[in-house]
Amino acid sequence: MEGRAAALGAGTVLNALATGTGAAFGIDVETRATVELDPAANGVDGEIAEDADADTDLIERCVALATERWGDGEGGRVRTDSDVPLAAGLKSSSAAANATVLATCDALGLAVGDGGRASDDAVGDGGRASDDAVGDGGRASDDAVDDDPDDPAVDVTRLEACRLGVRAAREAGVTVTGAFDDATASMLGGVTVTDNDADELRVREAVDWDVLVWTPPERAYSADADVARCEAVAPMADLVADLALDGRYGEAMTVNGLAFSAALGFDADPAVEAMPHATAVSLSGTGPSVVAVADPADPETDLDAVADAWGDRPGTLRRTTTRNDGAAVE
Ligand SMILES: Nc1ncnc2c1ncn2[C@@H]1O[C@H](COP(=O)(O)OP(=O)(O)OP(=O)(O)O)[C@@H](O)[C@H]1O
Ligand SMILES: O=C(O)C1=C[C@@H](O)[C@@H](O)[C@H](O)C1
Repeated sequence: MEGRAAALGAGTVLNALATGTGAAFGIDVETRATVELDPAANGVDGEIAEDADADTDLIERCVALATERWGDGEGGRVRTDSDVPLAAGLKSSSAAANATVLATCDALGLAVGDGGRASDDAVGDGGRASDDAVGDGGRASDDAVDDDPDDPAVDVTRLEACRLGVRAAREAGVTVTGAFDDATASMLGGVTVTDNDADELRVREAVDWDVLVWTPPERAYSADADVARCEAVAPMADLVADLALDGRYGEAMTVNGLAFSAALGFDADPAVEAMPHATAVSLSGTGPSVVAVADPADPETDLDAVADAWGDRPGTLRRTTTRNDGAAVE
């Protein structure tokens, strides 16, 4: 009983630590999980390929919760290998949890979602699931954006799998709000806007951007973030949420970056340097990575110029793109 899956890293549009409302977008950086289930095993053993000393509690809980929910409580082994740097603001925990839950479903022989990756058509009304599209008093329902839960060929929808990973993240103590924003961006791709207090998806929309990521050498664990300082910028977070719910993701992201860099004590210089050349730029998650994006249709944008401006800083620069297909069984 072996299963494999991959899930996306993501960048931030709105950090949810101030108000519980968050927004993120999937990028083309993956975490892969391999799960071997053994009905005779006592518990789950986890391994993280890049870091033998990293905490494996999250992925072990993901397997245990998934077999409890959809299997017979099997134990076994889980191994992740990842292009998403751990605790760098690029949603490594969400990617690891999503990949592990899907790999466990695969090992159990369950059909996930639409048999793999949803196309834009499968996730709503031509890309943007708006409140109006479902008319339920202000929230896009899961049905409007998820794989069809009534499809007899689907055993587990990706949103169900995503919510289980968020539960594991809360139990493992690696998140402040549950990070349903990051988890949905990693699982569904595109940009998502969520209510993390209720684990509700408000908007999901495809987005096509070129992406430049600067990751400094230091690490910042979300669980250690100064939540009171984030709550102090709540009025700015409300403004960012309004922009994001209006589909003005770029402006939302840049305002978010300035507010949360200040709240969390990160230098805003990289953002200021990028602004003349980028559609948007922000501190991602609880840092330390900074993500700049460029709309390829906008001739004013130039991520090479941003890379030049950031080039002398310590750490790594990565060029990538947004992804709209999300996580999948492999
Ligand atoms: N590849 C991985 N395999 C297994 N567990 C992982 C992996 N990457 C991250 N984790 C788990 O997630 C924890 C880090 O979570 P944290 O939220 O601090 O980082 P992040 O998700 O990258 O940050 P942010 O939310 O700011 O983007 C690690 O301590 C580990 O338990
Ligand atoms: O741990 C959390 O709850 C979060 C961490 C960061 O990634 C934030 O960007 C996210 O909105 C919420």
